[in-house]
Amino acid sequence: MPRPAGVPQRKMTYFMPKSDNSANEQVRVPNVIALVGLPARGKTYISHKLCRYLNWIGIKTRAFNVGEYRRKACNLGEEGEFEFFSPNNERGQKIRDECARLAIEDMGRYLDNKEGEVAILDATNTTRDRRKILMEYCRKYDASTTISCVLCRIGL
Ligand SMILES: Nc1ncnc2c1ncn2[C@@H]1O[C@H](COP(=O)(O)OP(=O)(O)O)[C@@H](O)[C@H]1O
Ligand SMILES: O=P(O)(O)OC[C@H]1O[C@@](CO)(OP(=O)(O)O)[C@@H](O)[C@@H]1O
Repeated sequence: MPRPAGVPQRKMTYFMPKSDNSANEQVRVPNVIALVGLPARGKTYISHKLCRYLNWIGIKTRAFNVGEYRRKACNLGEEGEFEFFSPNNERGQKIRDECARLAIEDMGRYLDNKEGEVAILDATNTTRDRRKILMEYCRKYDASTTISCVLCRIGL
């Protein structure tokens, strides 16, 4: 189907480690973009914008918001918002890690099944441990997966 005028063309290549024409590639797929930032810094806002833009130029993209998994798993009204997010709260930490694991696994399946080309992981991802787990998962899914971390601004 012809593209509407003004829609940028893209050249996309499934990443091959020995490829020597990578200079022409716009996007290497599968590709994971992990957002990093404290709550309310605009991660979800950026992930929606990015998702919409990438889909518009023809790159199948989906955002995976860990907060959505967390909202299904527990009620902050009952847990207590401050207490839940305290790094000293073992139960809260366990639920958050489990939600992140579920989101990362869904993301991996989405890329593995070639449902999409780019996945955006929208979570705080503020700890080194979390980012290490994410990197390990990405390597497991496909060694060519790349991670781009966006540091969100401290003040809006
Ligand atoms: N660039 C921006 N300009 C104006 N408002 C913004 C911008 N980025 C985020 N916001 C607003 O700030 C609030 C928090 O953003 P959100 O994306 O939900 O943060 P996070 O995902 O980091 O928790 C939302 O109400 C959102 O609409
Ligand atoms: O587990 P981490 O990485 O902290 O990220 C998930 C958390 O981020 C939050 C807050 O930023 O997501 P959301 O913005 O979608 O509400 C929490 O709701 C959610 O539990």
